[in-house]
Amino acid sequence: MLGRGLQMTRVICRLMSRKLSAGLHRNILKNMHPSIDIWSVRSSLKNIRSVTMAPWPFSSSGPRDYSLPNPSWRSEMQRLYEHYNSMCEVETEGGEKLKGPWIRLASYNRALKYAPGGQCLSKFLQAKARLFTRNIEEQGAGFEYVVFVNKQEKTCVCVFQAGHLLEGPPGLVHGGAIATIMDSVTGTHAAYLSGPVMTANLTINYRSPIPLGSVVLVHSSVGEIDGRKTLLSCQVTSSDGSKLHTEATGLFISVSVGNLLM
Ligand SMILES: CCCCCCCCCC(=O)SCCNC(=O)CCNC(=O)[C@H](O)C(C)(C)COP(=O)(O)OP(=O)(O)OC[C@H]1O[C@@H](n2cnc3c(N)ncnc32)[C@H](O)[C@@H]1OP(=O)(O)O
Repeated sequence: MLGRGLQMTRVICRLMSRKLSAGLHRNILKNMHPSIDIWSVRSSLKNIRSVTMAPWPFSSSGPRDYSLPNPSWRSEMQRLYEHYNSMCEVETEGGEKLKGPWIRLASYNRALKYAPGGQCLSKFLQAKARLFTRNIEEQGAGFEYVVFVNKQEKTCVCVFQAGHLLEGPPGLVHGGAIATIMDSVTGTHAAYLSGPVMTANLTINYRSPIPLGSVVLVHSSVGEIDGRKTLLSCQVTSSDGSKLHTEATGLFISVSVGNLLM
């Protein structure tokens, strides 16, 4: 039993040292495999620094991608998706890559699945834990969103449709849900730029309410990257950009994978 646990530990360390995933924590491992010594996994990963991870290896193949269109999407959401998708990097039939400035980031319901090795691992390491923004199965009820990154400008935009389960004041989106999507978009952007990160600070100003069910844009751009610190600014605007709903700054600190297992 001890031998199997040790072997498993080594496999996990090997997989994770190649392709790592933010949000993996010890409960995922503990729930499924009591034979795994999580502390030895953690100490093995402690010294793996995030600098080896940039840009984040967002995989384009694998499990269900929640950022693809579904029937709950309003026409405005679909239109904006197609607008940004049309400017994304594409591969021709001949295998030639035509470079567009944008790429669409896949989105899964477990952070573990972001790493190619993690997709296989997630089948093995079953757990009830789910990514907060992707844990409502009913399409359109919660967070419907898709994130695009502009590789040239190092900016990021998210098309976000707020479902009926995100209500705060009557008919309006809950401030916590707005904070969640801003944290997720800037966190994803920071991870794309800097590898595994944790949010250290998120400062939000709510300027005008967001109607429930509406489609808005969440923009993220780089303020400064200084060592382990990635400072981003973020604005939520109406889909035509004319109205500012919310603005924020987020500070993200690069962490070793061992820290994510705390
Ligand atoms: C790909 C998957 C997609 C999913 C995206 C979802 C994104 C969601 C992201 C999250 O929500 S993460 C969860 C919420 N965040 C936390 O729970 C973080 C809790 N805090 C911590 O774990 C630690 O405080 C932290 C890792 C952020 C920093 O601790 P460390 O011990 O690694 O760093 P340290 O305290 O030594 O600080 C490093 C530098 O950052 C600075 N710093 C740290 N925290 C700060 C802060 N809050 N404000 C300003 N500066 C800060 C600090 O001053 C220092 O600057 P200098 O290097 O210049 O001295």
